[in-house]
Amino acid sequence: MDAERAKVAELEANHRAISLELANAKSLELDKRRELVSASDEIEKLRMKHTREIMELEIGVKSKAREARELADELRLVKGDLERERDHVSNLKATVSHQSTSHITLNAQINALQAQNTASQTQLDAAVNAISDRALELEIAQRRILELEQDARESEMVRRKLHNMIQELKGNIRVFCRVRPVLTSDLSSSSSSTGLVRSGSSNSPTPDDEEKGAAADMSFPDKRDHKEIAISSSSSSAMGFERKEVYSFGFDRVFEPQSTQAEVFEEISLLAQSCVDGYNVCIFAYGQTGSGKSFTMEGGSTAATTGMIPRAVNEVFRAAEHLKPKGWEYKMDGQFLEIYNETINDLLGKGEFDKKKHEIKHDKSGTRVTDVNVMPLPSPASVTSLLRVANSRRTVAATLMNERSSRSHSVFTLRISGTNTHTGESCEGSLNLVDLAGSERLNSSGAAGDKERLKETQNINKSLSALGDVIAALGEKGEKGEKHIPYRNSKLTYLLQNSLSGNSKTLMILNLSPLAAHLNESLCSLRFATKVNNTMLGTAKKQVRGSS
Ligand SMILES: Nc1ncnc2c1ncn2[C@@H]1O[C@H](COP(=O)(O)OP(=O)(O)OP(=O)(O)O)[C@@H](O)[C@H]1O
Repeated sequence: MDAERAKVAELEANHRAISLELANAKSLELDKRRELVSASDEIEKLRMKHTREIMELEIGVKSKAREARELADELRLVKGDLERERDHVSNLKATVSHQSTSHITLNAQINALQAQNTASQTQLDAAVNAISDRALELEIAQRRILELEQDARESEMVRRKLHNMIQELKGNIRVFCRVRPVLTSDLSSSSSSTGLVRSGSSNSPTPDDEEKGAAADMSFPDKRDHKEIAISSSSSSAMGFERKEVYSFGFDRVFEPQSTQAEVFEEISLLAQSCVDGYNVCIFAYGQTGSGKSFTMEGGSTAATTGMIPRAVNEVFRAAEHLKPKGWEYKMDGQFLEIYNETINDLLGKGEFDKKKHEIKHDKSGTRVTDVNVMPLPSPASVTSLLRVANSRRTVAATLMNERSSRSHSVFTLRISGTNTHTGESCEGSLNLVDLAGSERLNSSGAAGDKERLKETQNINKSLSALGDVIAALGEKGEKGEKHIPYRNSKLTYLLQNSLSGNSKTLMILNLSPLAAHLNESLCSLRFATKVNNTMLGTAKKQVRGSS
């Protein structure tokens, strides 16, 4: 039993061992199962990862394939470029070889040119030396010319001053004659356009002369002193013979048609200057309508055509400026009047027409016209504006009354009073610049039907003959002593009384038309001017007062 017990015990022990082993085996199996599950999870994960990697690889392969295609395309382009570059390079090589040939040729040419250049440089150096020698000679010659010109100017000044002195001693009224050029407008207007009535004298214009714009036969024989004018006129006698007559006239100066305003002014600049020294100066422009009076006195708008009024005024200002260092101080003022039908019209007034009645007064301080505008003139520019005002008023009047300006006298007066701050002296001068009404012989009978025209004609005739009478009487006075001077016979002579007396300097510029159609008028004007020229006026006197 024991054995059985032992056997049972042993069996039980075996059973326990086996149960233990079984429990262990079960736990082991459980572990293995777990390991199996986790291994299969792991496998699943690996499979998925693998799948993903395969996909990525496929994408990579595709992208590489695209890159490979792009690279192939690029390669193709590069090959094309390369081909072109090769062509280009081969062209360049050809060009380079051509250029190097040219280069060699050019080098040869350069060498030849350099040789030539060296030769030219040598010649140039010689020429430069010669030029600098010539320049030196030229400079010396120019300096000499300047000196001679200066001498000539000074001599000319001396000549003019002497001439002036002779004139003053002779006391003669001076007369210049100026012939205007033939204008293109003359060619288109007929000779009768001026409305002139000619006398039936032997020197009447021939039918040919009556051609539009035909020039008169005028000549200027005195080529040295320019003091003579000759006019030839031909006419047919009753027997049918051609008769040619030559009329010669001499004046202080004759200006030919091509003379410039500057040349005319050169001759009167000393006269203008003398106002500053206290002289009364009177310059008239006389001549028929259209003969160039306004052109001479007022001139055109360009510097070259500027007339005597602006030039004279500038000269007066210049002379006054020149005397400043000697202590002279000047005050200037100006007036511009028009005398139409023996009535004074203030060209510096206001309104369309001057309705005021003006009177001329003479007293110790000089000539005054009542109720007219006297403008202070501090500078030449102020004279320009004065002339502009006067001209615009004349233009208005001309528009309102056809050609009125030709039938009125215009009188510009510049009054100059100076005092010397060093010496206390004072002086009063005046410059009268007069553009006279057209001097053509107007036919009173022709104007008889037109009252206004008849009155104008009579007034122009009256004032121009009054001017002639005053000058003639002044001449007789010079010869015989005391004599009545008929200043009061016209407004013009009365206004200019102080500037027309023997004490003043008077210049008449006779303007002539160059046209054959105006020959008769020109001869009349020349005869009138000759009478004036032969008149002896007294010696001009300065109006200077010492310090009181
Ligand atoms: N020296 C000259 N050079 C060029 N043109 C001139 C000259 N003189 C006059 N003329 C011209 O001739 C024409 C007539 O001249 P202007 O008007 O001066 O004559 P006028 O005698 O004053 O006439 P009016 O009595 O009608 O005023 C104008 O066209 C003017 O420009």
